[in-house]
Amino acid sequence: MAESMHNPLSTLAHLEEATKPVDDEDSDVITLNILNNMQQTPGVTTSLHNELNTLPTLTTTAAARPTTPPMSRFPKRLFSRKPEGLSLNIAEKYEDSSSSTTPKISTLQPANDPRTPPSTTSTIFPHEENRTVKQINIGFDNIRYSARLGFFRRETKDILHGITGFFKAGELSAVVGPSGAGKSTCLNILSGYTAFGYSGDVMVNDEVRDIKAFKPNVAFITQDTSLQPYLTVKEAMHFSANLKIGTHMSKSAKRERVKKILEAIGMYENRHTRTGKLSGGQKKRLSIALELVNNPPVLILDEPTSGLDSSTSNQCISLLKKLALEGRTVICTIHQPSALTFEMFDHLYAIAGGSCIYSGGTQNLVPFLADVGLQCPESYNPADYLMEIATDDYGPQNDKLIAKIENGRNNSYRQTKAARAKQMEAMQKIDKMMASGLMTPVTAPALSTPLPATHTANGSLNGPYTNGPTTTASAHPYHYHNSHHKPLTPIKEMTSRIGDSHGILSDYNNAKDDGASTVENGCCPSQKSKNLCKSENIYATPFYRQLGILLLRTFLILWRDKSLTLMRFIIHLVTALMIGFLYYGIGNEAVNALNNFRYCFYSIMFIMYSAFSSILVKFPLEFPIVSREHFNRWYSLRAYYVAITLADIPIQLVCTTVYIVITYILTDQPGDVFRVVLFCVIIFLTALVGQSIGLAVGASLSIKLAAILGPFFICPFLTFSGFFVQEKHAPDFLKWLFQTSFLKYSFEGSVMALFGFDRPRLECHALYCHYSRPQVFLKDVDMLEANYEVAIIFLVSVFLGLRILAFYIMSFRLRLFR
Ligand SMILES: Nc1ncnc2c1ncn2[C@@H]1O[C@H](COP(=O)(O)OP(=O)(O)OP(=O)(O)O)[C@@H](O)[C@H]1O
Repeated sequence: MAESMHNPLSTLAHLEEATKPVDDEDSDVITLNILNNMQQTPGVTTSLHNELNTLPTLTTTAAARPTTPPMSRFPKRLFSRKPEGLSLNIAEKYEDSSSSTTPKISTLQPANDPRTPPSTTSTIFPHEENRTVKQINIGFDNIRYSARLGFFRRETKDILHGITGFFKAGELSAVVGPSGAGKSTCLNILSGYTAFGYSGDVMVNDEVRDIKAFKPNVAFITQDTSLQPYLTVKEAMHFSANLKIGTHMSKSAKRERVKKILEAIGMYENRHTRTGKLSGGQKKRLSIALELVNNPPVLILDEPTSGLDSSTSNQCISLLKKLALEGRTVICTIHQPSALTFEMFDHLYAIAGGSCIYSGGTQNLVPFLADVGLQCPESYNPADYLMEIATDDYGPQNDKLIAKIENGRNNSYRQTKAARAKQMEAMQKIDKMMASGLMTPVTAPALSTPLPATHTANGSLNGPYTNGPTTTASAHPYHYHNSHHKPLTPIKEMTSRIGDSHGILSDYNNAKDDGASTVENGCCPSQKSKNLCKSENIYATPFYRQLGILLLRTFLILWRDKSLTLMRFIIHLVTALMIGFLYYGIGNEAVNALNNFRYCFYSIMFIMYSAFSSILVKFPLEFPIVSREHFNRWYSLRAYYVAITLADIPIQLVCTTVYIVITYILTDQPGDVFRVVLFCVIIFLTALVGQSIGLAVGASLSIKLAAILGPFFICPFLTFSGFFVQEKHAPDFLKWLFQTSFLKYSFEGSVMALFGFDRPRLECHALYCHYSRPQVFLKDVDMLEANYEVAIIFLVSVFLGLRILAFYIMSFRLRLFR
């Protein structure tokens, strides 16, 4: 044993030897005992966590016994032989796959084990006695999806080939398959992220999905975990809570909820860390936490474990499992689940080449494969074996699997109640790793959605948690008992009284704190409906509040990331000084009229370009974040759009003012107030138009294309600005283009402000000054007929037109190209 203390693997061997199972069915129990023993052996656990992924429980014996009914493989003794330190009480009700009532899940209560710290996940729901969660089952029937191979090409690529499936509430479902199989496409359609271009039906609780009613209930966490890098974890959570919950909850309740969630996902210690500095796993957990603040009943995640090591993946899947145990529908794609994470999934949906090759419980996979003559080798992770089959490593087998599972229609391999026990063990293993410090402990945060009394469908003033029967709806695994929580009304009772039309009907212990939440998850509890209810207002906060919060967030980010703003200011200051000294004192000199003309042109060009380029990549850079937040109903695109343009205006205003004041004084332009005002107005308007073009171009292009091609969008306007070639000298067929150039109007407006409006004679210090009279100069530069008012009207129109255009381009891009 002394030797084994220094060699973890020999310790494991020693322990395995000492506890050798009578038959392989005992291996589950033995594993738990080994784990318990490991904890008493300091220094061993850290080296062994990788071993957990290949524990004997996770291997298969189907090859030896292909005809064994799936669930009979589970050791009966598992339920009677308790691992040391844990008491196991399996109380399950999980046979009926079509049932939409709250499932009762295994109850696993921690014994008084001093080695188990209270923060570990042996207790998932520390804040509530019990919960009842809105049940949203998602089905899909004969889904086909084809993508066009290019904008101008007619060819299409068939990605999904009429797949069918069903994901139940309370289950953690995995969509697996080789790369390019169509997993993300499938989830995009199920979440509503892809709204067009597919055929077939998506069902929600047995009714064809109404996307508007469904959306408020789903949180879609994309592969891309882009976060605002300059916000701290806590700030990001609070912005999310303020936008997603709004005023339906008091500030203190929101603070408490954020704290609970951060504690639950093991991020409370990192609450003051900027999100840009988080590790990959922490970012994943935070991106899940951000969507949990309003307690969505459906969580769809695209590859939550990609880029994570096995330990962090286990932790992440454990969190998802616990969220599912609360009654949520949790669906995620996963590339190559480790044996341990594989065990935690209730339902496996495998796709290969756009067709379903398996749909059922993880424990039934091996028997399923055996049924089609594919014997999973012992010591093999069944998930790996399935992937190898899917990629034709054993020859073309997929057609056989598709036929057997009827492209997802065959439900006979779904998880049965006994399989749940197996999962509890997998959970225990993860929990033990957390308890031993191998992973940051995570739990499912206990959330709340109070249902106000006024929302009962029968008009009763009594709320569902004040007068309903107090029967416990479900016995829950891992939960702490907390005596001061109100007992819950069972979901059936709830649904009969309120028409099953609520958001999550869970965790009423914060009802007082939370206030009267009516639209959390976008639901309208007063509406009678068999399915999800429709809500007119899909956002939790009104427009002006969204705008306020987004502005605050933008200014906070600008304040933290001062470099860009500072650089803009410095560039304007330095350029102003340079131009000011270059054209020093020319403003009132007749001999320098042409140089003054050039000063006008340079000024509008510089200000327009600076406004254009400073906002050009704003939207492309934020696109992944905006796409996710907008889809998950944090805010409307209108609010975001107004916020980013409003946030930039003060900076542009200050920079433009710095430029104008310095150059105007140094170049000795006329001091008449009205000329100063006219000059400033035209320059500011030019800046706003430049900003609008930047927004429109940025909304249309990717970051790379915007950065490279963006400036070229200005070129036509520049060519026909009247500076290089005057309109009167241009070929007739090109003359009309001058009328479309906003730069021509800006230029004319600025020249008019300095030379127009009957400006008196300019000073002449030479023998002869051709441009002593400003009118002569205006005639020579083809601007005698120019009209300042027309220039203003044109610029305002272009500004408004481009703003509307940019908004619609953004909206179009968010819908079609996400
Ligand atoms: N808009 C599109 N245009 C053309 N092909 C597309 C489009 N969207 C998806 N595809 C193709 O469809 C196939 C499935 O893509 P999808 O992203 O769903 O695969 P996946 O299973 O999620 O892959 P991965 O695991 O690598 O993310 C891929 O071959 C992909 O190239």
